[in-house]
Amino acid sequence: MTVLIHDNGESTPAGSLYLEPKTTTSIEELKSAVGLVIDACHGGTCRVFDRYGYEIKALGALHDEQLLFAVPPNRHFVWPAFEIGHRVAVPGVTSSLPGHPIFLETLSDSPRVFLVENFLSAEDADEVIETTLGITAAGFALKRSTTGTQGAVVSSHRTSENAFDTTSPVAMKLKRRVFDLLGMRWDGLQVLRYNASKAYIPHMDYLEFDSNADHNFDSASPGGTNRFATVLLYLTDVEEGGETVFPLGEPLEKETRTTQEIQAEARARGRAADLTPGSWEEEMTETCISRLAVKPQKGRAVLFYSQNPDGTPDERSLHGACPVVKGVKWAANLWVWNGPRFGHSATSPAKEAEGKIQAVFSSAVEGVALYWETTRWGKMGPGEAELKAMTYQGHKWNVRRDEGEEQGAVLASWTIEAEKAEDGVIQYRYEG
Ligand SMILES: O=C(O)CCC(=O)C(=O)O
Ligand SMILES: [Fe+2]
Repeated sequence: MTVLIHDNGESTPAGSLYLEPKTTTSIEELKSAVGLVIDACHGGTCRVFDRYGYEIKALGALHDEQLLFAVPPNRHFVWPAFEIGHRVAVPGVTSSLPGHPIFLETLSDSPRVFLVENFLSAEDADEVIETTLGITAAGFALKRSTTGTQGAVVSSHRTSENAFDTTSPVAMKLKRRVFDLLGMRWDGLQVLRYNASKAYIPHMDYLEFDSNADHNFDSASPGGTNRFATVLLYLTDVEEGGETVFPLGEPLEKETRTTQEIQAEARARGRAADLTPGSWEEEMTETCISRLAVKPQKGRAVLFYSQNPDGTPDERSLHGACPVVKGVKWAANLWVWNGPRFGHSATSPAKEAEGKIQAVFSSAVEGVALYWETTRWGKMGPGEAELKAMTYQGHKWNVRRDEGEEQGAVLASWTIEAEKAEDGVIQYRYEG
């Protein structure tokens, strides 16, 4: 039997494996074999998923020509885009309409954007709005939206209102469903209202690395977490405007109009009528009708990723909310993180921040690799670039043999000691 091995989130295989039923007898052997195809899975460290996001737990479930997706340790399964218009019924996630599955339809592969159909029923959408209007607690009730991580800042670049629904049964149900769709953790359900002309300037949901000293937002580093994906639920239809726009995404129908034609169409549709001339909202209207834009439709959702599968920020995930022209737009945001928002393992964020250190690793010896605990970090040797990582007091890094019979054997271990850092940087060199 032959299986095709894909890197996490990739639409084309990195290689294939022939599995001999007699010799490949355990999942561990499958994982080791995957490690031969995918560098980041060296030594069998990756989990293996099918194309629907289910982890392969038994070899009996495999079939010939099956696509397998290798997910490195500390990373999450990312839906592959395949091609624009590709539709997949998501198994195992409850939809709003019994008998009608949730469909993911690929809108763009970079940025990685999917339309989610049948995500919530009209009743669910109405209930979220009703519940939101009834929230009175300070800090949760509907009020002008803010931006930033260092305390809330009212910004002229985000003119909607929002509320947080952290407790209602319908919010819990929808959060669980998003969790099922992605298999991860979430922020609260942020409910948004955009009245006429209200909008949100194009931005990234990913938070800046240095936006808050108490948290490691570098999601590609050990223990670092940040917003990973966003599922935006549309709670109402909007007559005109209010699209979620991805300025770096290709529109589904290739744009052939000239700038003048686009501007004329914007005027004809009343797009900029209520907007201040020269404002960012007015400037945005052109992007809204010429780039990848998802029209709000009650019961639908849009899923997009803010991180690449390796945890680095995807700068192409830039998006915004187009000014509402006619009607009121209600939507709800779920920001999903790649790991806990507040702290991780047993240590508090404040404690973590104290020991936050940049480490630089190198080796005078060939044929070795650096590991964080059991996570492969990269190859080291005289001909290789230094490896850098944001790490913390007490983290353990290992040098392992990377070839030959003793592959995987630990040759040296370093435990990060904050007092050895100079200006926040520690150098480690393996001399053999
Ligand atoms: O309302 C929208 O379409 C987008 C909202 C958004 O990007 C956000 O709240 O982060
Ligand atoms: Fe956003």
